[in-house]
Amino acid sequence: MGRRAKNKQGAPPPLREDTNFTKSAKRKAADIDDNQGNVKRSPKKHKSAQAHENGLSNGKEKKKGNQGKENKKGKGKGKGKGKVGNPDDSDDSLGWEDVEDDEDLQAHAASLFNDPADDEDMAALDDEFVGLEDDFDKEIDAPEDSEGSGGDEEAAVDDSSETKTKSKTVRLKDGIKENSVDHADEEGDEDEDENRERFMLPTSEQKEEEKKQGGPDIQEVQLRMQMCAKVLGDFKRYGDKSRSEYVEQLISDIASYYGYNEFLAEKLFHLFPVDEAIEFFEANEVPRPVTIRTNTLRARRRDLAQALINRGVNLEPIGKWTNVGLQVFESPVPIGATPEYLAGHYMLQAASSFLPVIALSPSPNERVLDMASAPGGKTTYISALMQNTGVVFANDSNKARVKSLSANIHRLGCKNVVVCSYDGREFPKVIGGFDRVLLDAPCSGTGVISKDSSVKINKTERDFTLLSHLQKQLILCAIDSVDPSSATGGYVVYSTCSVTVDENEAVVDYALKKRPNVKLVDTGLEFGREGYTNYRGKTFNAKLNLTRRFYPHAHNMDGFFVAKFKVEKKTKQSISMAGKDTIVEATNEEVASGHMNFDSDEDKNIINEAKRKQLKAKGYRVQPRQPTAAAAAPVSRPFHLLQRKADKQTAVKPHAAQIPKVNRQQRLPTQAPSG
Ligand SMILES: C[S@@+](CC[C@H](N)C(=O)[O-])C[C@H]1O[C@@H](n2cnc3c(N)ncnc32)[C@H](O)[C@@H]1O
Repeated sequence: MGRRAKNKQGAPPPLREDTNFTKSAKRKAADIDDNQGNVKRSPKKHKSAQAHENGLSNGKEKKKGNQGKENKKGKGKGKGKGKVGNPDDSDDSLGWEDVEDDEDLQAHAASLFNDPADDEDMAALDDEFVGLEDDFDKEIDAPEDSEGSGGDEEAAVDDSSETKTKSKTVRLKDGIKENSVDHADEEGDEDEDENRERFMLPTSEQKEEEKKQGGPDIQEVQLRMQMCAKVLGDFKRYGDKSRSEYVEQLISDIASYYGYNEFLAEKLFHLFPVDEAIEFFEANEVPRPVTIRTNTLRARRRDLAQALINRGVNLEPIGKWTNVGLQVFESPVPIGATPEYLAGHYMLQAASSFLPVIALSPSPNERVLDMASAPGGKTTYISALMQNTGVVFANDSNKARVKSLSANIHRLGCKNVVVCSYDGREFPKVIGGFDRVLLDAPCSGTGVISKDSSVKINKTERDFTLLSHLQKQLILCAIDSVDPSSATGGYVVYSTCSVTVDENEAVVDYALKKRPNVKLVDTGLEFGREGYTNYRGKTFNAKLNLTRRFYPHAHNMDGFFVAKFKVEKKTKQSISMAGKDTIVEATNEEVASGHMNFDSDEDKNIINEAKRKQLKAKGYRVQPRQPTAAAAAPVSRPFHLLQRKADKQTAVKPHAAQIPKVNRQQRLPTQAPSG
């Protein structure tokens, strides 16, 4: 094997569209309470305890793959010690561990797929692979290895054996014949039919039994998932129960297999067609490529690449869509502590995190607001694109995170940045009139599960309600902070590292409704999928197709969403459609309880009220308020306050035609009658 290939870490798939992750036979376990009283399995425990339970050795577990077949051609990188740290971007830092030593790297490299360009090496690797495959077979019934389960190296080997896992046979239970799981498609229809005929959804008694035994057998679950997916893929032909029963079973199995709570598994499952959903869940088990962004304030990409190559770093440009990104395959030195890093020549930054800034496209000498900016991956990129001119207000409400933001700004030599720490909802009161605003909103992180797997079990429905509400408030403030008369800009970019519709399309759609003076424009991003215009019975603004979605399984980058708005001057029409004071602010109690209403009836009243106020302010005569259901409802307010409110409401410019004629005798006495 050539030296380069030997030292080269399994290259992650190139950052291009439509990278196919095929389903792998990965097993998960470890008991985790999913907050709903159910016990789920997580990958860690599975690798030790579950393997033991099933009489499988760690060796076998180690060799289980979790990436697509493509990885054999030099793709894929395990969560191994040969990973590079990301001290810059704590959001993006999880899973970016430092390379510890050469030995680890070599062990790691030996276990991974090597340079596809080198045929000789590939052939040698294939041989090695066959050997591993034999070992795998032997280890199936071997006793559990006492060490090393769940370690980083284990994960590294994980990836290397992907192709092997793909071709493994899985022993099906209860006398069903051995079936090559991943080659099922290649076998004749007859075989498939035979298996499908025998596939039965578990009865409720069987499910009860499974629960009693601490969850279903993992191979059973795996098989069931495949079968459910196939039945759902051609339901007319294979379905013999209702579609929803198969869907329900599949979601439940996905949740236990990949270690999600059922609520989140279902939420994510519905984003995709069945087969693709499984690819998505599978891709969340695989770390994304390690990428860095050249800080053009301090270095040129070519010089930086050369300097790092001289240190033994194996890297390549990410792709044509970025001229500052580099993908790091392997590094003998911690990539977060090289002299170049310390001198601010680059930022460790996930590729997806470049996208909102590319969409924002700031120009020199502009005024830009980065509303939720810590730890500064995007701020420092904005600053660099502005060539240290103009001004970037880098805001974040979290004071602790502002420290790392400041540190990054200093290290990268950004001199045009003002750091501040306000709740984003205080803008534009704090300061407004920006040429561009980036709102990289706080979100659930469902796009970065491969970095933070805690998301799998710690997100509940209430979290999504609260987040979506906060995002809606922030986006209106972001829009209102833009100067619509900006000569060079007038744009807002909204992004999240989440893939849920509540946090993306629903937020953008809300902003379009509330601010008729903004419209969606092309993000300028060369790839990514169109945002939803319809989703599960909800219809969004047709222009939502201009927004972009990015997925781990499709683009080999973190799940991300990007929308770009152009803010235009308010016209009379837009003012009358929605006044500035139509922001629906949740009370603290509402936020705390999670019961916030964004129902359109309520919004309609607020909009009507705003219209009235605006017309009145312009001296127009306005019709008296129509009593609404809300107004008619009893209010538990002290009488004197009600009185005052009523006074206020009727304190309009008197106009003869509006003042009802009141018979003096009908008026209540203001003083007790004397005598
Ligand atoms: C997705 S992270 C931002 C990452 C950052 N843009 C970057 O590229 O490094 C979201 C940030 O929003 C901040 N945040 C949460 N609520 C906020 C609020 N109400 N106002 C401003 N910032 C907020 C969090 O502290 C967090 O740093």
